[in-house]
Amino acid sequence: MTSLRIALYQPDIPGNTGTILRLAACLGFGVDIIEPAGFDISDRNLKRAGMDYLSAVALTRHVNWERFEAWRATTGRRLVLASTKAAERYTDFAFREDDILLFGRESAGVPDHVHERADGRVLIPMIEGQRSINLAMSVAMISGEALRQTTWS
Ligand SMILES: C[S@@+](CC[C@H](N)C(=O)[O-])C[C@H]1O[C@@H](n2cnc3c(N)ncnc32)[C@H](O)[C@@H]1O
Repeated sequence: MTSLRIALYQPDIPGNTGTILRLAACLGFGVDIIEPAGFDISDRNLKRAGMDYLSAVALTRHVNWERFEAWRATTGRRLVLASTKAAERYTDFAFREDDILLFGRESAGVPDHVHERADGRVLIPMIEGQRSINLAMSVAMISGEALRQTTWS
């Protein structure tokens, strides 16, 4: 079990969120969804991707960014943003067991004010000219590294 959490900023695509929730159920992450999302939590594509794993996820929905930040302040947890604009490779970053790993929306990432609030910003290096990695894939890569460093080591 881990205390790491995955936070999704206003996700757009229900199948991605369902896939991430299944990953969280299997690996033991708590999940924060920062709303508004581009779909309803009862969306059938989310359910198709998450299957019966959904009932096993410790999911917290926050009505907006401000409420998420107010909640986070009570926990003292760091926010680590995954971003194509970050400079530090995720494999070089020293994760902590209680970090919250934040991922941007599929269509637009996160706004500048959210980028600035992060305590750390990490990049999955890509081949020059490529734009971004699928949200669920980037969650798998970065959360896997954070687990390896903090929980599986
Ligand atoms: C499909 S991408 C968003 C693309 C968006 N147009 C942008 O420029 O941010 C969705 C999210 O996946 C994560 N992501 C995708 N590729 C990444 C990369 N190479 N490094 C770090 N995070 C990445 C980020 O959190 C991003 O906000």
